Amino acid sequence: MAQYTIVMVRHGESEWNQKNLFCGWFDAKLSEQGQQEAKSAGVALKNANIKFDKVFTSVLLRAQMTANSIMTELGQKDIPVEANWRLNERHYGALTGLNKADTAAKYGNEQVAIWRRSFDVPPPPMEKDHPYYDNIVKDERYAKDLKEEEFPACESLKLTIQRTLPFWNDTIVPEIKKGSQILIAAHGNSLRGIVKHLDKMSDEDIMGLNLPTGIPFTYTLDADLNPIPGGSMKFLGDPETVKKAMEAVANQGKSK
Ligand SMILES: O=C(O)[C@H](O)COP(=O)(O)O
Repeated sequence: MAQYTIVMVRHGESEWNQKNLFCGWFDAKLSEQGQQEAKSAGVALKNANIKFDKVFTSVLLRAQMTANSIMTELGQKDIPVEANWRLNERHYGALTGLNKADTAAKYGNEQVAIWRRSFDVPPPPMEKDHPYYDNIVKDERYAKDLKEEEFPACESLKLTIQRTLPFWNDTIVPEIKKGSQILIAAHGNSLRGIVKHLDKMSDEDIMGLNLPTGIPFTYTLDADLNPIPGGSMKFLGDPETVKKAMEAVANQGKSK
């Protein structure tokens, strides 16, 4: 019975995570701490004797820098890396660039929790006059894949899953079934979408999942790519550290 173990990791802390700003498709770099987290992720994977045949990541620097740092630590800088917008963070629309705690103070913790973690309620859309509209839509890296009118203006998790899953099914799954050991270095919400799919989580249950930055986790899947018993979301990190990091992510969206 074929079994596949895949590794996923949310990028290390970004400069906008550090400032507690809604980031989405804005291309924030890793903070100093995020670079350290990415290096530590590589060390954890090396200590677990895990090597990769292929890396999948997003268009965004924070994910690519994380993948690069991990592969450097593993001495695997030369393996193929495939970057695709379908693994990007969810698009945070008009919230992009706003401070999460200030937004909660203005609209309430509950409203921000709905915008951040609900399944099918998107944030308000990013209009053409938004300070970051041109920065995102005119980014040459999307030119071959997205026309201006095809860019999301905002994304719920449901909308994020709708554009991530085709990439998972059409590109990542065949690689897994070939027997390739793969790493997916992506984002809190694109990974929540893949996790929801793999674990067949309910729309309610996924609300409670917050992924920490920079701590890899594994899924061990059967021949049908269903998690084997006990094979879901096993972090390569101290359980207490992981728990605290998840709580910290949840609390980013609360007013001070
Ligand atoms: O895009 C962002 O703001 C973060 O990377 C993810 O944000 P969230 O944890 O608020 O969804």
